Amino acid sequence: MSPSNHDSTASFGHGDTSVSCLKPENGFVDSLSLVHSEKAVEELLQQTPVEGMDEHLIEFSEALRTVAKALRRAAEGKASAQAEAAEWKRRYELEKTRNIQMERKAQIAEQNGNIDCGKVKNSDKQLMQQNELDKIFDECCMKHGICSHEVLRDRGSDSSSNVDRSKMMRKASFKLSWWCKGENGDQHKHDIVSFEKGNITTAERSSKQISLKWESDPQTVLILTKPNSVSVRILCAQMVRWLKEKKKLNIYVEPRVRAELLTESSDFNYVQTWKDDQEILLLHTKVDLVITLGGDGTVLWAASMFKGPVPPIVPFSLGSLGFMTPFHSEHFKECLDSVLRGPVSITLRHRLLCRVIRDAAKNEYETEEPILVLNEVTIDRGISSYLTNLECYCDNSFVTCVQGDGLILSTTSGSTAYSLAAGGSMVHPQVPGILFTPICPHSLSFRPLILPEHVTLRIVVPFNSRSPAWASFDGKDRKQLAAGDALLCSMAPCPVPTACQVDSTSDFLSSIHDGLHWNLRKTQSFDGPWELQDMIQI
Ligand SMILES: NC(=O)c1ccc[n+]([C@@H]2O[C@H](COP(=O)([O-])OP(=O)(O)OC[C@H]3O[C@@H](n4cnc5c(N)ncnc54)[C@H](O)[C@@H]3O)[C@@H](O)[C@H]2O)c1
Ligand SMILES: Nc1ncnc2c1ncn2[C@@H]1O[C@H](COP(=O)(O)OP(=O)(O)OP(=O)(O)O)[C@@H](O)[C@H]1O
Repeated sequence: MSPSNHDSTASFGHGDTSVSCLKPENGFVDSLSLVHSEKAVEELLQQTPVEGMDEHLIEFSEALRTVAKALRRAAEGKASAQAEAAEWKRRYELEKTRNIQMERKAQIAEQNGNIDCGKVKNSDKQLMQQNELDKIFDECCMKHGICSHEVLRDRGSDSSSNVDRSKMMRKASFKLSWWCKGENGDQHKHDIVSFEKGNITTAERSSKQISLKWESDPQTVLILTKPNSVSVRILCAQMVRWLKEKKKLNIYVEPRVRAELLTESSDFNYVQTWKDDQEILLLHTKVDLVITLGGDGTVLWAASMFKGPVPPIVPFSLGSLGFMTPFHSEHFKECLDSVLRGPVSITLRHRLLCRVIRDAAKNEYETEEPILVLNEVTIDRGISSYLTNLECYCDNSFVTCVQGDGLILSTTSGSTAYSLAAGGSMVHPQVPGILFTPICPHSLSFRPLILPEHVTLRIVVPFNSRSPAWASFDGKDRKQLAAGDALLCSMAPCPVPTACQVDSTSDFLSSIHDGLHWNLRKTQSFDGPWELQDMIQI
């Protein structure tokens, strides 16, 4: 997204593009009643015999159509400007945080000289002032580029917990490094193209294997489990006991799971949980590692709990397919031992940020909460038997009009899910891109697309659509999209790090071989017909 692009679209935000300002008493109507009037006029036109048709009526109908088109363009412009504004706000916040960190770095250098991360480990943390610790960890982040440091006070108020409340809990820090063919790189290189002396060459491979190395020991794990499964329940109890007794970790589970564990034994009262959604929003600041026990759906569930940064997830397979669940539950102790020790290979799974923009919204503040998806957002015809009619734009360029059962906008992680069933390609999850896959298009030439990660897609239900469309997010939360409504979709800033059994590529290939039996065919036998020249050589 270039600044010039921003300038041009942001101007929509200053101009009053609101549909609702056009009042009926001023000779205008709002967009919805306008569509209705247009439909009414069309119906009237169809009912009226051609010879008796009033020319004024036709002119009036044409005028209405023109106004409807203009209104739609204005609504689309508004949606696009809102998306741009959100993106610039995000950048501004990032910049602000960076500046604050720089200031703190300067202050600490002045006050304490050069403090190293190692000193934090060895110092007496209880004596250290909290703000001083904050500064040191910020300093550490600045030094190492990509690492996760957060100093926490345990603000939990769960009276049933045995954890010493006065003890300060510190989120474990880790460092990510990129390596390719055994070669280690400390920083993620953003420049993938070099144009030295006028020659364009690829300087860095963009998709390298990512390795996570703990800089301090993980202290807190969150275990998320598939509901209503006896085997999952038994495994969860075993795992909780082992993590507490052998690894001395703090353990969080969902309220449902805590109740289940306590029914089994009151010994489990050290297990912590949360009371409301507000506490869920703070989980990422407390949890070092997330463990999922279930299938791919449980990984989707885990990702959906984190609206911002996501701690590394270790997914254990207790489902039927398991594309994103490479760890086997029988060996959970060895697996967790190795992950807690590190280093561990990571797949950074991209998510899509989806925003529904209602045509009926009276102003730009009236937007709905954005939704993050790890697999895909689907826009389909719901229970309607009519074709969906969806106008699709990519960064303001018209892409196409989907006429069929619907459209899937998928991440590369989701490429092996619904998108695959709709004819989309399978894509390595580390490839940054957005899959654009139609569902049962009523056109022979409509092939799926893969678009680059930096684009913003806008899917609009046009005013002439015969029925509303329905959006669903990772197969959940269905939302109706009425005529004039739009769905904006772009790559989200916070990816989902999942631990690998071997590495990103081996795990992906294993999952398509074992899960889908991809290209499984009996090998042709040696005996049988031969090419003539081969026969002569023999
Ligand atoms: N026709 C279809 O293939 C179809 C239809 C609806 C939903 N889905 C998928 O189901 C997902 C929701 O999963 P759920 O477990 O909550 O619902 P679910 O219980 O209905 O399971 C759907 C199936 O999709 C598999 N799956 C999920 N994510 C996957 C991925 N990234 N790669 C390969 N397979 C994957 C699951 O393992 C499961 O077998 C949606 O995001 C969508 O991708 C697929
Ligand atoms: N902790 C949870 N709380 C509520 N719902 C959950 C939770 N974990 C998983 N689910 C939901 O339960 C459903 C089934 O989960 P999951 O896909 O993990 O199991 P599965 O269907 O047995 O696995 P598979 O699809 O591989 O056969 C999914 O729709 C998922 O969203």
